[in-house]
Amino acid sequence: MFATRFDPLGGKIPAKRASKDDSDKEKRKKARKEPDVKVRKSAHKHKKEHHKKTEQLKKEKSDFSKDIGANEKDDVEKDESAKLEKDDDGDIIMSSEEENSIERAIIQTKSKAKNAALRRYKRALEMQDKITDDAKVSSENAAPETELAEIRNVAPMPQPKLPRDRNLASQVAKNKNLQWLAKPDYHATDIKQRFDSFEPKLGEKLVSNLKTEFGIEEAFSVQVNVIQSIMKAVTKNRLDPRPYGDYLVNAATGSGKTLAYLIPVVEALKNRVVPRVRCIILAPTKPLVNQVYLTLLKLTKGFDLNIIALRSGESLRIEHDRFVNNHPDIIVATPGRLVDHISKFDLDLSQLRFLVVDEADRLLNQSFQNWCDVLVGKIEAEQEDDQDSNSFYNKFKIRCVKVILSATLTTNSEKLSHLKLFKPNLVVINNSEELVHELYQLPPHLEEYYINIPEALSFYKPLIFLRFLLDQPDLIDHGLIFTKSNETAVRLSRLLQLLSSDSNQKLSVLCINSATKSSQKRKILKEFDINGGILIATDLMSRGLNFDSIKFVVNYDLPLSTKEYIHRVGRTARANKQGRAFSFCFGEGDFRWFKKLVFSGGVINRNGKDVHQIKFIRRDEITGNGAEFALDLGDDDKTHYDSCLGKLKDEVLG
Ligand SMILES: Nc1ncnc2c1ncn2[C@@H]1O[C@H](COP(=O)(O)OP(=O)(O)OP(=O)(O)O)[C@@H](O)[C@H]1O
Repeated sequence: MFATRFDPLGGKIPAKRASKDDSDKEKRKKARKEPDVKVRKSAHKHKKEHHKKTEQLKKEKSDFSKDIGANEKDDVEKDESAKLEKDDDGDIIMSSEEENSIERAIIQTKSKAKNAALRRYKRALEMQDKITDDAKVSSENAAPETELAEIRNVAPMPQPKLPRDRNLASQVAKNKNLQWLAKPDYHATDIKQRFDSFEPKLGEKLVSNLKTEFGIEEAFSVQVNVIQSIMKAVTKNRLDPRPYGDYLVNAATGSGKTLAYLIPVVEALKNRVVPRVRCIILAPTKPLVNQVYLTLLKLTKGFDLNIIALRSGESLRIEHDRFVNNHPDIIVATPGRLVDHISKFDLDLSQLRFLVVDEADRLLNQSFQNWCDVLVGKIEAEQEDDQDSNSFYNKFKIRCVKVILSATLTTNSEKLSHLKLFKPNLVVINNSEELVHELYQLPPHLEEYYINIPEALSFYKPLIFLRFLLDQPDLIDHGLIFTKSNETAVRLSRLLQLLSSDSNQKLSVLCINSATKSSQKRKILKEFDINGGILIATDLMSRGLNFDSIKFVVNYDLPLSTKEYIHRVGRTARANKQGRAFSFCFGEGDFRWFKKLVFSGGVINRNGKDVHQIKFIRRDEITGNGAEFALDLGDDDKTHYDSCLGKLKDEVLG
């Protein structure tokens, strides 16, 4: 109940706030419901204060009433008794003049009293306002507004329930537990096993294809471990529908990772009823897609499996028509092209059983239309669990297993989290069980060398490089030379041709750069593979190029990262063969960078080997101890070099 105001001249008037909005009522109701002790104490205290103030107000009110009555009465009576005479009957006797003056006096007195009353009334109103504003208490337990504000601050207003993001919740849980990254499953690099002795057994046709198409009967370490592990899970999964985990595989360049994932995929998918997309293999570049596609065609010879490569060589529509007519079981694609198809034609991925990401670190570093989120999101949406977690459908539904591979696998959990891995198994093929920040593996039969040449000679870099090659007869054949740019590659190849044209030793120089057309590239690679010579290239060729014939690699210009170093030198010593890698450092700056690249924090696992130095010396300094490269540049050499530079300049300028 609100306190009421009173009319000094009569009856009550409604309180100023009596009609204030209902929210006050609500607040008080809410406060009453609050079981908080603090609130009750405060309400009690406030009640006492309010009671005191109300009492004071009542007193004022009664004083005021008394005052009005008494003053009015006293003043009038006093004046009247002083000025009026009464008759015998007690009636007042007065003249008309007297009557008028008395009337005036009464009016004056009345107005005085009225003014005094109004002043008091005003004071009373002020007090009442104070009480109502401060307290506004109408019932026993009501809390003041300030207290309500405090309560609101500590107890948040109820919010509407947000829709639960199940993916997000499960991802948070997964990210919390990255224990698996710290516990890799290590396997030595020298493990070998015959394909026909695998457990579970591989199909006869597959083993026979490996022999006839690839000429191999024994599996490499990564194949022994990955194939058997996936095959066991697939076989078990036929009886036990519980999903098995994903795989992250870290093995050196040229260790045979391609067959390590292709063999279990083909084995698992070979018996199909209706062709549906059941495997997607992603590779970062078109040449790599081609390479995997061709390997897959050889491996599946005689199988009833349809394979398609999506690699942006033709229009999206034509490629899609081919896709529709082909009914592929396996797609090999670059991520960007696959996302193009998904967004334009909405591929059905509900039956997808394998997603393979080759060269994963490179693909995860590049967003390619946000491929990872788009693809993984689509797979999850199409293979989503039934609401009822125990439902029969959930137990026997198709689940996509992810197989992620690289020689330089990232352990960056933020990047890996985009793949939304499920119970991941980390397989590391490595001779030492040493976990480093990044998982960088070098081939076990690779030897690394560096040559530190004074910066003052950097003008003669091409000439020194040529002399270095010609100085050792086994370095003019099947060598891959990396430069930092297209321009350097083109210039160096032409300059080497000009410089060696007068030499007794003929050097065959080939060049591939980003301007080389695909058909021409294929021709050059074929020639290089068969006839040898040296091939000058950029980092474009640092990944995936697979020629067992490459005997050595030279970093003519140093790479920009350790990762690129691993992939460049990994073009040799492939498939357990021998190989050598040479890095040229011109001056202290280059040498510091080289040390950073190859020794930084023990990032690279080089199978317990060292990086050897080749000393750059003058001919008269030859000691014969250790590796040395002796060179004296005479005036003739310099003149010849200058003339070749002149010819090159003329050719360029036309
Ligand atoms: N079991 C095997 N026996 C002999 N050669 C093999 C075997 N498995 C694979 N190879 C050969 O090894 C070479 C390298 O294989 P692959 O391209 O799969 O290596 P990789 O690990 O994927 O290398 P990178 O990381 O550089 O791409 C290929 O020429 C392949 O034919």
